[in-house]
Amino acid sequence: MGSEVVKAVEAAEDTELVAGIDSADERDKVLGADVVVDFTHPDVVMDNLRWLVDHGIHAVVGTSGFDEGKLAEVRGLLDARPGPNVLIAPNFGIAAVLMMNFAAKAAPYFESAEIVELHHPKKADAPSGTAYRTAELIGAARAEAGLAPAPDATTSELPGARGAQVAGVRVHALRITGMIAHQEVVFGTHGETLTIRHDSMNRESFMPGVLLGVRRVASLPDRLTVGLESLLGL
Ligand SMILES: NC(=O)C1=CN([C@@H]2O[C@H](COP(=O)(O)OP(=O)(O)OC[C@H]3O[C@@H](n4cnc5c(N)ncnc54)[C@H](OP(=O)(O)O)[C@@H]3O)[C@@H](O)[C@H]2O)C=CC1
Ligand SMILES: O=C(O)C1=N[C@H](C(=O)O)C[C@H](O)C1
Repeated sequence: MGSEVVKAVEAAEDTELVAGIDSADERDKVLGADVVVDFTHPDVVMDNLRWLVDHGIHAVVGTSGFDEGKLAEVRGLLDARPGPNVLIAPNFGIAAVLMMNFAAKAAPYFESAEIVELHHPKKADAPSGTAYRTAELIGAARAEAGLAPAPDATTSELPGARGAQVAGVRVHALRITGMIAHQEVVFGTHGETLTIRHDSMNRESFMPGVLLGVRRVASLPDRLTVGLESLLGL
């Protein structure tokens, strides 16, 4: 993702690349940049963010693994240092953002909802940040609609067979050679099912969303913005 961002920033007419860095590089190389884009690893992203906020640099973050606990930590960092904004997007694909939005809209109408995410086998985290966020959105929509837990008669189960539970929604993670990033949200009610599927065919697909974030992060109304939805008017 880092290499794609470098290409996209260099190709765009209104952005200029200051530096692209890997784990072995000094962070000081990015000093002077207005915005830093972080696609690294869930284990190191908080440390990078702490450094960026301390140095007053706006951050656009694609790295996955942001649960409520980590987001609260980011809010704490921002409260302690006026100035920079942080945009964290579980998925920069515009179609992926729409898929999450459509899933949240559909959720109140279905008794059952489960998520299947499919990724390349080099992915470090499971479930994906996108699946996690989709489950949270569906869970919140179900709760607001007063839905009961989805029916499930399972009494005997190999651990993991029914996936992980996020906000009461089952999430199943597949790691398949040849795939990039894909997700199906499967809804069901009596006599009808609805499947919403999103596919990222390549890593370039995330770049329009990343550039949108880079252009807008400094002027966002909140210090911390989660998701691209508000930037897309959703
Ligand atoms: N939000 C979105 O739309 C998307 C999010 N992602 C997420 O982005 C993250 C990265 O994915 P991907 O690019 O595939 O992963 P890769 O493993 O291919 O790349 C990670 C990069 O981060 C670098 N890195 C690791 N630690 C640091 C550090 N402390 N400082 C600077 N650089 C560091 C690595 O450098 P080195 O090579 O030296 O180890 C490597 O270049 C994942 O969490 C993934 O889930 C991915 C795609 C889309
Ligand atoms: O690691 C990936 O590849 C991706 N990670 C993000 C996630 O965890 O949701 C976004 C996209 O699915 C690609």
